[in-house]
Amino acid sequence: MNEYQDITIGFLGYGNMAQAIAQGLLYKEVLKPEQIYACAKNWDKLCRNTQDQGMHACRDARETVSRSQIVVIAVKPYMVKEVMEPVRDLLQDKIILSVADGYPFDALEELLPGTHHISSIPNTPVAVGEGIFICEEQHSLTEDEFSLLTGLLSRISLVQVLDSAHVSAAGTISGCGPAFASMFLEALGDAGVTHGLSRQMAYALASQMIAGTGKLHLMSGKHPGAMKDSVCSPGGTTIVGVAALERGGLRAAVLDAVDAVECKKNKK
Ligand SMILES: NC(=O)C1=CN([C@@H]2O[C@H](COP(=O)(O)OP(=O)(O)OC[C@H]3O[C@@H](n4cnc5c(N)ncnc54)[C@H](O)[C@@H]3O)[C@@H](O)[C@H]2O)C=CC1
Ligand SMILES: O=C(O)[C@@H]1CCC=N1
Repeated sequence: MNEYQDITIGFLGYGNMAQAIAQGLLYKEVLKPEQIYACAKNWDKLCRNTQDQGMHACRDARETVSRSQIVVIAVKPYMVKEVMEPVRDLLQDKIILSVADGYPFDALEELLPGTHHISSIPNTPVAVGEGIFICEEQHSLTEDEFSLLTGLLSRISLVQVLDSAHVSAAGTISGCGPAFASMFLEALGDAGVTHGLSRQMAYALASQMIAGTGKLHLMSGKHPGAMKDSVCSPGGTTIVGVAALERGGLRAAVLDAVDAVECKKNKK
């Protein structure tokens, strides 16, 4: 028996992040399409993104909330207030999961006092069951609601519960990280093409390399520096590339990227 067979989940906003979560839940066979509801701004696009796969398109947020036990706030942060205020009276028995970056417990509590909510930052690899959900430790779910929700999310992601002070930085590394990693992937693709590989082949090799390197670290616990060293033979070829990346400022660029994101978040 599937422990989630009676659950319904509703997405308020059905863009990149909501679709990634829904895709992951379907791909991992955690939910069936008919357990998933969504609303969005563009009706035709919403229908294409939901109904073709058997999910339910809802006309508005009120319909979505009414039909769902778990309500996912998946609009842009500046839209959260506008979307949530009209459904406040429907939220009493719901499990509310916010994925809006920069909408921590305190902000949501002010907007939806007395409701059962938790703030999180997911990332797009949830679509293939390899994501991360950074969840804020401070929440207002009951113990049972928390364990139901985190159990569900853990089927498509690593669920990392963190104190409020560390959610932002963790969310930047895991939530923004796929954009940064994709740039590295794209650059390796360009490099492969420069040297005569087909783009498809270069991307396939680079992707598997990135996934495998991540897994190697996760499984061995080896220091990244030691992992790098184990590829660089003295007087060999890799070290020449490593030196070029150092001259190009790769590490400084990564540090600056995370600083830039955190700086922008703190200005809000
Ligand atoms: N894309 C990502 O990798 C991540 C996104 N997030 C968060 O997820 C949230 C959504 O981001 P994305 O999916 O990337 O944005 P998106 O722009 O792809 O999707 C936003 C969705 O909101 C809908 N929407 C706009 N106004 C609406 C309204 N009045 N009622 C109902 N739906 C409405 C749009 O139609 C669209 O489906 C944001 O708060 C973001 O901070 C968090 C972590 C990662
Ligand atoms: O760029 C954004 O606003 C969202 C938040 C985390 C990842 N993407």
